[in-house]
Amino acid sequence: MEAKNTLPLQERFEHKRTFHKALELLILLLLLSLLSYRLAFLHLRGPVWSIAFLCESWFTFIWLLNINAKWSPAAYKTFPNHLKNRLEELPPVDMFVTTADATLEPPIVTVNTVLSLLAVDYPAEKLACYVSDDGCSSLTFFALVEGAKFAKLWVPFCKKYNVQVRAPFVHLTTKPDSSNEDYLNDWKTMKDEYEKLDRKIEVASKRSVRCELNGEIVDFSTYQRNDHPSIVKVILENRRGSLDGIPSLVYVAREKRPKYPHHYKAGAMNVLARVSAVMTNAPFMLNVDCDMFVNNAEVILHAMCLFLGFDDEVQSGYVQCPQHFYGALEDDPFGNQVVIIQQCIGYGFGGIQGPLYGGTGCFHQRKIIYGTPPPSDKQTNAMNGKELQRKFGYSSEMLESVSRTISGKPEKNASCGGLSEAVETAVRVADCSYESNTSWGEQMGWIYGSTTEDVLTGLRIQSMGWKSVYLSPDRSAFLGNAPQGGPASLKQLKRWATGLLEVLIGKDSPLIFVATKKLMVRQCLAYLMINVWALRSVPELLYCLLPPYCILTNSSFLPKDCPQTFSINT
Ligand SMILES: O=c1ccn([C@@H]2O[C@H](COP(=O)(O)OP(=O)(O)O[C@H]3O[C@H](CO)[C@@H](O)[C@H](O)[C@H]3O)[C@@H](O)[C@H]2O)c(=O)[nH]1
Ligand SMILES: [Mn+2]
Repeated sequence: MEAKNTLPLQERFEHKRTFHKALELLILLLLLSLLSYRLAFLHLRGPVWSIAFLCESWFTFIWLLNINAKWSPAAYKTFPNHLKNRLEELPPVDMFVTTADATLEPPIVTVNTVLSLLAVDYPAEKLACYVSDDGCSSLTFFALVEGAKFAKLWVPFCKKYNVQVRAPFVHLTTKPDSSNEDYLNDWKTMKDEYEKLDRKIEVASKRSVRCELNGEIVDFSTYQRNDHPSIVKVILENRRGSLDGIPSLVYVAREKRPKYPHHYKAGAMNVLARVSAVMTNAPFMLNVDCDMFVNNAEVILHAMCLFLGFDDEVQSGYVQCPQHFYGALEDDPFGNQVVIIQQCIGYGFGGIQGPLYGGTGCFHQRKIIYGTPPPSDKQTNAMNGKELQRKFGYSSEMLESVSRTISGKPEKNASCGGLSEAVETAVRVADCSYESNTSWGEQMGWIYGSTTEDVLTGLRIQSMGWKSVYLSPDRSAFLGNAPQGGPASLKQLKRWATGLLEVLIGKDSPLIFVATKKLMVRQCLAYLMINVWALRSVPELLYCLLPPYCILTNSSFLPKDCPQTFSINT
């Protein structure tokens, strides 16, 4: 993957931060002075003093982690224009969208995300979009089938007028500021068609939905959300460019049975990895949550600048875009725009071993998801048929596809025919028993065992020695939907904090990986800062309780009355 004799595709920027570094060290010095002062009087003061000392020691430790994480931020500038005359060299990309609940995640939102993906600036015959529906909802399926019909108008419209935000609900709700008559007429037609689509989905949501696809009546009415066989439906098929600029679109509802654990989103992602392996088997994968649309139509070109633009492949194990949100509340009162994490910590990680995998807006190399170590790793990973089967499961089509991916052979659809011919195999690899006694979710794929499966999965990849890159083009790559209200935000934050703690104390902890694998020491410390998030609540709460406690008991935990105490006691 070298970029020889070509224009550069990326350029690294390191921020000096001299002033900030000096300030951070000064604060550290002050914290250490405070601690030594406390320590000097520890034997003279009561338990309140000791508790304050313990809390402040913890805060100093967190501050050290903070300094480490932010010390040497790095970012990359990407040059997608330099790829535009190399379009035929560009690798295929499989795009994954996950949705789980048609009530909480309205299908029109998912459809907008899918449309924004189908319309990106990238050769359409190299793209396929797979939607995983963990809700097994006939409404979501219906919405996608109708959305696909709209895509045949929408995608050419976006490309003709070089529309920047290709989620229709964004582009069609702001009155266009243009004097181009053709554009204004087409815009009006698109708006009418989109409103029809929206209404159709709205009407369908009030009745049980049966849907027609390629002459076949598709009916989910006998299925229950958590008890149904695998469903794989090819909604659009770009057979050698036959669709004229529109990528393929596949609907997937993996098999669910009450007796089998489904591993939430990580389980859904592993099914998508397998289904796409036997259908299109692109060497790169992009995954987005259903409520996160493409905001920068060149995003895949930007990502390719980072995958193809380094001489050393190890630099870009995965490419993560920061999570940005739309419709934010003013001043972000609940902190769910996660601004600090994105802007300070994200770039900080970027200067060490690379950003965390954030679960959405991320590009992966398929072979790395399959557990392939970096090229510099002497350990060979040639596996015989038996080992392959033990690791990846029994499907021979799957194993053939995995072998091609791991050996780096030119990608070719695992199904030599079209997507439709591969549906039967795809259904099998989406069965809930497929993973039994395999390595899925353990040593490869999306890793099970934490509600923040993303962090766990990224950590495993970095522990093999891969680095990752932050992709932050001037125009945000994706825009998502953050919870608006207090309770929803609290629920999300609690889930993240719990998940991160699970990672810390689990068998794939950064503390273990730093000692036994190739996770860098500074990267481990950076992970620690995130992973101890839930634990921070204890000293923070205790410290907050100290002032009221001191007022009630007429004591003090502040150093200012120490000289007095000192003189009384000496
Ligand atoms: O059983 C499940 C549960 C969730 N999802 C999907 O997973 C995504 C994220 O779930 P959500 O409930 O929206 O979680 P958030 O907290 O908003 O998501 C953030 O945090 C998650 C855990 O760290 C990451 O996986 C996400 O990518 C990241 O956006 C959504 O598309 C869901 O549809 C599934 O497919 N199956
Ligand atoms: Mn979400």
